[in-house]
Amino acid sequence: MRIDVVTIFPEFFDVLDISLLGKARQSGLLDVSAHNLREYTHDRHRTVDDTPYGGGAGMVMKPEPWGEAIDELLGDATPERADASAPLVIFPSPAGEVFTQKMARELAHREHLIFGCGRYEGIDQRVFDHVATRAEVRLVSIGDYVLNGGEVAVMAMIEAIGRLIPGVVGNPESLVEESHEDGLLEYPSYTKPAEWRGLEVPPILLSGNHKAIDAWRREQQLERTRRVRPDLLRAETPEKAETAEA
Ligand SMILES: Nc1cc(-c2ccc3ccn(Cc4ccc(CN5CCCC5)cc4)c3c2)n[nH]1
Repeated sequence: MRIDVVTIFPEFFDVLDISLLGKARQSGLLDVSAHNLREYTHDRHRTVDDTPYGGGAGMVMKPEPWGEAIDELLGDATPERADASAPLVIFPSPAGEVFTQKMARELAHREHLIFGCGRYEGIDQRVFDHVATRAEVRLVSIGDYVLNGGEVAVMAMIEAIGRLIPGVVGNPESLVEESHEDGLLEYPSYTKPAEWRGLEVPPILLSGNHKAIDAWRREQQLERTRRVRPDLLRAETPEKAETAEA
């Protein structure tokens, strides 16, 4: 998968050279490049923002630099050739659809993602409207709180998507049994020692009875999800809610 990120803080993404994603990049599974939006300005001050039409606090990002940056990254992509290799352009936004594990799984199959990191009070709307005539565009929120820009959101999405790409995470098994993979929260985990500061590991986990252990873990997931995230049980698959009520 190729990932391009447009930002006024390209050095922000240097951290991707370390950790899990660092290895994936070396192995060629994941190719992440950060591009400085200011490289697409032509004035002496490399201006990327200006005051908002209609007034209001703060500054808005100018459309021209964004247009040139995304033109370069889209190359000759056109909607007519929309297939798995077609680039998807994602702009983090507080007004976007919420990023979920389901979306991460879907995006892990795409061949080319382009992320546009806004700053200030956001990007001129015409950028989204124009790019949408050339490629699929999505505004995506990582949660109901306001960040100072898109970079942290893009970092979170790259990690959530990147770890789902086959070969990136050492033990693919670990991707199946994690929170939100089955729409429920994860069960509690334990490791040695069997007793720590007077706290014991649930005996079932030491029993070796894997059928009983799986049942116990499923019940723990349902109980934790009912308690912490009842909204997940009202989600799309009725059978989940059914087992939750059982
Ligand atoms: N999940 C999530 C994503 C983000 C996010 C993503 C991109 C940008 C780019 C700039 N900002 C800061 C920022 C500050 C103020 C407003 C609200 N203003 C009110 C009137 C016009 C706008 C919006 C945006 C971002 C924030 N935050 N949270």
